[in-house]
Amino acid sequence: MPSDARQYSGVAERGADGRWIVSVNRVGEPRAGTEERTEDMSTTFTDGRVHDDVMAALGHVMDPELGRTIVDLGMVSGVDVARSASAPSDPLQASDSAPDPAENPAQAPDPSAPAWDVTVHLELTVPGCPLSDTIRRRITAALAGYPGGRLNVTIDTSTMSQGKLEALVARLKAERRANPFTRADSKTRIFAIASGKGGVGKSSVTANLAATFAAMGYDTAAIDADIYGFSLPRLFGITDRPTNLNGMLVPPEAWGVRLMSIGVFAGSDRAILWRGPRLQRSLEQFLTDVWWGEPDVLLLDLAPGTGDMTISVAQTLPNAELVVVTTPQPSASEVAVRAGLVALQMPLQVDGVVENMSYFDHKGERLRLFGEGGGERVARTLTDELGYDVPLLGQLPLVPELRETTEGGRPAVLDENGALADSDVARSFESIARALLAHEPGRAAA
Ligand SMILES: Nc1ncnc2c1ncn2[C@@H]1O[C@H](COP(=O)(O)OP(=O)(O)OP(=O)(O)O)[C@@H](O)[C@H]1O
Repeated sequence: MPSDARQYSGVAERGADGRWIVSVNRVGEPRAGTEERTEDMSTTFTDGRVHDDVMAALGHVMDPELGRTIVDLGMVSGVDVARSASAPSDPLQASDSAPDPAENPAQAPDPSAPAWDVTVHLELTVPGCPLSDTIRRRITAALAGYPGGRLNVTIDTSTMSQGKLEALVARLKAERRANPFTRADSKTRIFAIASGKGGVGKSSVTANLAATFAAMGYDTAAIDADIYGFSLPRLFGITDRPTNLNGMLVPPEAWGVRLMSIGVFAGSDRAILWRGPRLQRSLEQFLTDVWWGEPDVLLLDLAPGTGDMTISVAQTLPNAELVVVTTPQPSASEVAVRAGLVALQMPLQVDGVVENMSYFDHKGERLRLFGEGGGERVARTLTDELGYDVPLLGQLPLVPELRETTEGGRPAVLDENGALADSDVARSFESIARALLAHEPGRAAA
């Protein structure tokens, strides 16, 4: 191996997304447009600098439940850094089969680079936190590829003291104020999924649409506002209860969607006979007693019809946008129009109509088992009555897999890895999701 093969100079900076940006030049062969630096990295990276770099990297590690960084939440109580006694500084350890650093500088093992023993003192908010493995993995990933040398990372895990936890929850509650979604600066798009009657697939559409947004990379939350006929926990395969952080509930998450439903509480199988103010209070509690962070998208699965819950939503979340689900036959589309017309009395905008079970694909032939035209009819009537364009956003096929997979705890639009499946139904949902995001909110009020 040529003796100069591993003489590189480098500049390492933390990018805005938390990843390392490393510019490396081979000494004596500067590339056009890059500055040649010959400093010895082992002296540039001191204990203090490594400590600061590690803290900066941890400042990008998100707590999976609270959606804040672990540094911001006070979960990193300290970082110890020391030169490792076992630093592999012998260049002879390098072999010819080692990757060429010039080809991939960020992953280049530099045998002359020092190693550092780094201990991250991590304090979990609750003992035995089920997500501690995820946090540990995120920490390890954030510290991988450090340009100043090899980091031997140990994560020392303990639980936050009661006093510190109380102070944290008090801080989060104060920040969250009453209803985080009505703040003028809220970036969350709220889509309330409505239908005129039961059984048209409103909950299936909500679950699959939420999973689609999450798979597209949007921070997604969902509320089962169908208090009497909740079904989202089953459709997401959620059996976990919310985490109770000193009276603040952290919703369980599945398939990238944070979900709140009466169904995630014990004793939820008992009949609920709430009406009026009590019902509205339940929605308010879902919004104010739950830590949602700041999702990009919040979906609400409304009860069928034009009942109390729709009124509650309109009062509690005046910036919600309505999506009406119908099937093609007149018996469904007529009542679906009524569900959309609540927007005449409430400050709700109707974004569009989704027609479900539109056709069954039989060997390439589209069989219209439930007739046709329902979605178009609802969209046209709502456009006429509301005085603004209410488009037909999509027509979804009748697919047995949608029932089987979704009822089995995985939204049918996802493959086993949680990515969008390569299927017509997934593509239809993606197109509906894109159309909703492209739709400008606030038009109804104009
Ligand atoms: N496109 C579809 N293809 C096949 N099955 C579907 C489709 N959409 C919904 N289903 C099935 O139809 C049934 C009713 O769907 P879902 O529960 O989503 O309707 P809903 O309108 O929310 O009803 P409710 O308000 O009464 O809960 C479920 O078994 C569901 O799996």
